[in-house]
Amino acid sequence: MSTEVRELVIVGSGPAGYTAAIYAARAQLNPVIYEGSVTAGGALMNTTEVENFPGFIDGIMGPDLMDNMRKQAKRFGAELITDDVVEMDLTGDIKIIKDGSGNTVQAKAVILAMGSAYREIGLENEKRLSGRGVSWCATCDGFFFRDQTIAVVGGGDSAVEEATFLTKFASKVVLIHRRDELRASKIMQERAFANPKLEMLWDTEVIDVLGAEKVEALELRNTKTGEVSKRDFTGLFVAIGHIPRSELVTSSVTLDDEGYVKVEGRSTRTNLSGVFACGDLVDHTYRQAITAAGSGCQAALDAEKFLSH
Ligand SMILES: Cc1cc2nc3c(=O)[nH]c(=O)nc-3n(C[C@H](O)[C@H](O)[C@H](O)COP(=O)(O)OP(=O)(O)OC[C@H]3O[C@@H](n4cnc5c(N)ncnc54)[C@H](O)[C@@H]3O)c2cc1C
Repeated sequence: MSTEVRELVIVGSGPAGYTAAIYAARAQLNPVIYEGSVTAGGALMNTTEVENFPGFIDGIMGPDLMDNMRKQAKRFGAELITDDVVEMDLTGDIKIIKDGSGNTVQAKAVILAMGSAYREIGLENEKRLSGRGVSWCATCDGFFFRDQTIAVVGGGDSAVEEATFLTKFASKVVLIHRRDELRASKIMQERAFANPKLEMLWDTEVIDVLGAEKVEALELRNTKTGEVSKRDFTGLFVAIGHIPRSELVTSSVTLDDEGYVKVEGRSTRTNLSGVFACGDLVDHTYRQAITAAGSGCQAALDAEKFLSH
């Protein structure tokens, strides 16, 4: 077991964490970044091509983009630890961070960049066909479904918003909802129902995703009658919400009703002095690699300012 005192610890290794590490390392803060033991590199490690990250004319594979960010952080001297943070005491002037190997790091400032997880339906084939027709991000992947018939699962504002957005590309979008009314706001529903490319499938749940190499069809069940049917689709967008990974800080950092970390105004400052938060852990709205990276930069600049006083 070792104990060290550092200027800055960053928890999380997606675009937000690595960008914070690049900026902090270049500012001579000698940051330690905990990458996590399972998915170092964050959400983009599970993707294929990223076409919308600026600077890559022909796109870049998600894992390659993250590997570049990782190497860039290392190049400027960030210390990378491929382990999970399992406990944090963030309330005092010196923050105490414990990892899964039993080591403790003490730091004057901490940047939280643990991201959020997309809520899954929970089907085996949903996972298997992820990136091969199953997606959780319309903004990211809608472009790949031009002139296709696709399904969106969900009933809240974001499901309706994603379904409406996808009609720009797809020839038909079927919004599948397990009840007979939507939770989405009235105005959004009115807009959606007026869209000729959008069809509602009420009282229906997806019970399987069919296809050997890519999505070919969905197995559906009527939630009222129990009747099972099959319908052809080449894409499935799952829009049933996100789970911010804020469980380690619930008792100390102020969270909103959905568990996202609250920050002050346009800064990355949390309610605790010396604790900053960025990326999808904070972001309800945009959830993109570039916005996560942007807020990672802000967090490093906010931390640098805090540490220089
Ligand atoms: C399938 C898919 C496709 C996408 N495609 C695109 C796209 O084309 N373009 C785009 O701009 N965006 C895309 N996105 C969205 C983008 O990936 C996210 O917005 C972005 O990764 C968020 O970055 P982040 O750094 O906030 O969090 P994340 O990328 O989620 O990274 C958080 C990291 O923190 C780690 N972590 C969590 N808890 C701990 C802990 N206790 N200790 C240590 N580490 C921890 C996690 O393991 C993870 O590695 C896609 C997302 C998905 C899921």
